[in-house]
This record gives sequence, structure tokens and C-alpha cells, in this order.
Amino acid sequence: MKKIISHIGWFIKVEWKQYTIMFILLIGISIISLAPAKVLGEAIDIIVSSQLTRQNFIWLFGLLLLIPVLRYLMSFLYNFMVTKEAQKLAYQLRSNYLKHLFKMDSKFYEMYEKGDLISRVTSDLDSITQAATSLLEGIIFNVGLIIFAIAVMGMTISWKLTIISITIMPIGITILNIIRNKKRKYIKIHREIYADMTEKVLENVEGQKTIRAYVQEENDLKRQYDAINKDIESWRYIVKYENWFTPMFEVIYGIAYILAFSFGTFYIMQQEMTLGGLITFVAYIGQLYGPITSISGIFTQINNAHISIDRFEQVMNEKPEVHDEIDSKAIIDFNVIEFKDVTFKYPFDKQPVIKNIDITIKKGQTIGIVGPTGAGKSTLIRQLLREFNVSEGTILVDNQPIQSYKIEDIRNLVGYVPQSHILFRRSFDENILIGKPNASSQMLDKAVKLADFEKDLMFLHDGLHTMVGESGVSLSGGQKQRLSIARALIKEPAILILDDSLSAVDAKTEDNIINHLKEFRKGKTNIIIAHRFSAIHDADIILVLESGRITQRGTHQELIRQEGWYKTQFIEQMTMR
Ligand SMILES: Nc1ncnc2c1ncn2[C@@H]1O[C@H](COP(=O)(O)OP(=O)(O)OP(=O)(O)O)[C@@H](O)[C@H]1O
Repeated sequence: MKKIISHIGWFIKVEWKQYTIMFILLIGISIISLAPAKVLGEAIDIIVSSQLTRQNFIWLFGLLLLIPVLRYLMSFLYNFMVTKEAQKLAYQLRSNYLKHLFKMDSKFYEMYEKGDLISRVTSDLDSITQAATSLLEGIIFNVGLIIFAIAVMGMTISWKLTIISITIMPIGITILNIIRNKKRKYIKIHREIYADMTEKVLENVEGQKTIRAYVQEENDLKRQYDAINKDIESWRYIVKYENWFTPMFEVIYGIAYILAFSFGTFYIMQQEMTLGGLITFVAYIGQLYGPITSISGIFTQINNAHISIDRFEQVMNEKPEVHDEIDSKAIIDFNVIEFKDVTFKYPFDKQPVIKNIDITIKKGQTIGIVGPTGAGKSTLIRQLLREFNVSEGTILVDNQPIQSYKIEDIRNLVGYVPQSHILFRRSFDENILIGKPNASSQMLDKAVKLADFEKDLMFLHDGLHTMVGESGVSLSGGQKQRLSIARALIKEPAILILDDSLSAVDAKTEDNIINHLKEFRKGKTNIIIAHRFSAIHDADIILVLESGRITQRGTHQELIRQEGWYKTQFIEQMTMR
């Protein structure tokens, strides 16, 4: 409870006026809920004692009519407000979470699976929001109703009967507590199993084409069913205790009725209470059932919310290792970038992927990077995106460590075209404009031209306004590559990185793009990772990376004269042509 309040205290502080009105409404609703039984009891006593007059009748009739109308109005207002507050809170928590995810670095995304992150912002967040809003109702309304009912029963009907009837209640409440404690143990496990199931469903949706291509539907479905079964199994544990104990609570509650009825009849005979009093009393016993079980439900909700808050806060408390310092410097262009003895190891790996790298990248140069698959080419160049901190050595930008600059500025220097192209379900131009949202239409046209995408436009029914299908499925591999290149080019970045981004285009298109880069990116830096040497042939410097180390460097002409990986591969590629 304390945890929930401290977690959403800021929200209650901001919304205190609404919370105060809701508090007053709930007290009103709980008092008014008790009124019909009381009026009915009074009416019966008046009838039994033959004191029913026309005036009494109109008065009682009016009251019985007014009570539900008032209750309806108050409940309507309360429900309206509570729903609005729940939505506001969910919006705030969700947007804070999403903002936080954007701040996190690549290490964080290696630690958490997508499905897990999604379940934290959906089911966990729902349980926090629910607790934060329904707790007020649960506690104020139910506790209020129990207190008022017992007070009315004791003060206006019979203290003795009240004490006799409610002594049985603690046993019932203890039973409800047992159920709650047993459930708590399994809820945490269930949340983890649920996250795992979400991850598997996501993987299945993303990879369904591959699964179908390899006719693996049955195997994959089996994996899915296993995950779903595990989820159901864990939920079964949770409801098991409920199914065992809830009927016992009903039996004990029934005893309260028997006690009220038998002792009540006895007190009527003793003329210690009236028939109307007993009817009101029994009606109140009935009215207490809901609040008592609800309060136990509230404790379950509190438990769930505690677990969810822990899971939610675990993510929110993660700090990115790659972050800005207060005195981080701004940078809009550079002259020279130097890798000095850089070694890098992925956070959860034992061995470094790139080792003792020394390179100098000057403004205006075109650098080619080649090497066997898995040699570390992408890893090497992605260091410029500041996804991770290097493990050893330094990267200097104009003689200052790269960490001393604002991360956003460093990323803004770079236009990175990755190997796997992420296209969004937006139009072609919107996909390109992600590179520079405020670009003019001339800049857009130029980027399309430079990426050699112009020729594809005639096949699009609505030109650049045509929608790209889900994850770009309606595009060929080469079209996706060129669209991604246009996105990077529109940014007019100081450094353009093509990470094996020409692998799916034909030789002529590759030639066109390389020629466009030479022509239009004069004075800017291009880094091209490629397997086909034709793409890096004219680079100022070509680096050969093997097993994470630079084994050769030089121009194409220099490298084909040296014995080594480059010459061997070059001859192989020439003979295959
Ligand atoms: N996020 C990651 N976490 C752990 N290891 C990784 C990660 N990304 C890449 N690796 C590993 O680092 C090594 C180098 O990968 P990298 O993608 O840099 O090579 P590459 O030379 O670009 O390969 P390719 O030519 O096939 O694209 C590989 O062994 C790969 O498994």
C-alpha cells in the first residue's frame, strides 16, 4: 500500500482536487447504500404497529424513490471521474516508460527481451493503474460501508445481536488471507511466464514468413502451445487455492445469517427488538458480504500491484551506461576522428570482437571496410553511433574523447544505413523524412535521385505518397536498401555509413549510387562496408578486418600488390565475373 502511494504519490498530489471529490462521493455512496434497508425496516415496524398514515406512506415512498436516484447520480459522477483519472495515470506512466526506453542504450536492449518490455508496459502497468484508482473505491467505499453498517446495526437495532453475528467474521477473513498469501507466491512466477509467452508470440509474428518457407508451422505451433500451456498451468496454481477456500468462506458467512436469524427471533420474543429491526439487520449482514470479499480482493490487487511496481521500476531505474555529462560539448562537424588502440567486447560476451584498432578518418575521405563475414566490420563502425562505450582505448573526435560530446550531436553527424532495413508503415516520403523531418521537397527529390530510387517511382500508384506495407514487405530487398540510403542521404550527414547496404542492388545500380556519392558528397566522409569490391574500389583507404583486427590497409592499387586476404578475394571475385 505504502509502495503504491509512494509510486503514484506525485499523481495524487497533482490531482488532489479530483481525489478529494471522489473521496467525498464514495463516503456518500456507502452511506446511501445502507439507507434502503433502514427505510424498509422502519416501514415494516410502522405497518406492524398499525401506524401507517397517508402522510407516512408518501414520505416513505418518496424516500425509497429518492435513494436510488441519488445513488445513481453519485455513482455516475464517481465512475466518470475514476475512469478519467485512470486514463490520465496510464497515459503518464506509459509515456514516462516510452521516454525512458528511448534514453536507454544497447546494453539495456541486450538485457531485456522485447516481449518482457511489452508485458511491463501492458499487463504490469494495467495492474498498477487499476490498483491506484480502484484502491480508493475499494478501501473508502468498502471500509466505510462496513463501519457504517456495524454502527447502524449496533446503535439503532441491537448491540448484542451485532456482536454475536459478527464474531464469526474474523474466521472468514482469515480464510481469505490464506488464499491471498498462497496466490502471492505464484503471481510473480506467472508474470515472468507471461512475458516469455509474449516474446514467443512476437517472434512468431515477426518470423512467420521464414517459418512458412521452411514448413515449420507445426514445430513452431508446438513451441507456442508449450508457452501458452505453461502460462495456463501457472494461472491454474493461482486459482487452485481460490477454488479450495472460497466456498469455505461462503459456509462461514452462512453461519452469520443463522446466528442473526435465531438470536434475532429470540430478541423479538423478548421484545428487545422489532421485526423491522431484524429485517434491516439481516439485510445489513447481506450487504456486508460484498465489502468483506472485496477488501480481500483489494489486498490481492495490492499484491499484484506491488509485483508490477517492482517490475516496472526495475526498468525505470536502469541507467544507460552511455549518457551525456553535464558538461558534454556540442559538435556540428568534425575534421578528424581517430580510433586509438580500440578494443570492444559486447556486454555479455567473454571475448572482444574488435581488437587494438588504430584508424584515422579525415573529413572528406571515403573509407572502405572489407573482410570475412563476422570479422567485426559492423561492430567497428557502429562505435561511431555511441551505442556502447568502448572496452579499451579511445575514440577521439577533433582530439577530444567521443564521450565528451553530446550523444545526440555525435549521432547527428552520422547517417547510418544498417544491414537490416527498418521501414515503417508510413508512406515512402515519410519513411525517408525520418532522416530529416523538416527537409524541403527539393531535398527529398535529391535524396531519392542520389539513392537511385527515381526509376521505381513510376511503379508506385501514388508516387512517394504510397504507403509502405507492414515492415516494408511489399518492397524488394534492393528497394528497401535504396529507401534506407535515401533516408540517410536526406540528412546530408557529415559521415555516411553504408553497412553492406549495396548487397541487394545490381551492378549498374551500385555503380550509379557510388557515382552519385562521389559527385554530391564532395568534402563529406563516406564509410562503405562491402563484400563486393566494386563498391569500395575507389575509396581513399581500404581497411581489411580479419578476426577483429586490421590486417591490411591502403588503396585498392596498393592492396592488390600485397599478398593477403584482399588480393586473394579480389582475384576470386574477378574470376567469378
Ligand atoms: N549485439 C551483439 N551481441 C553480441 N555479439 C554480437 C553482437 N553483434 C554482433 N556480435 C558478434 O560480433 C561478431 C562480429 O559481428 P559483426 O556484425 O560486427 O561482423 P561483420 O564483419 O560486420 O559481419 P558481416 O560481414 O557478416 O556483416 C560476430 O561474431 C557476431 O556474432
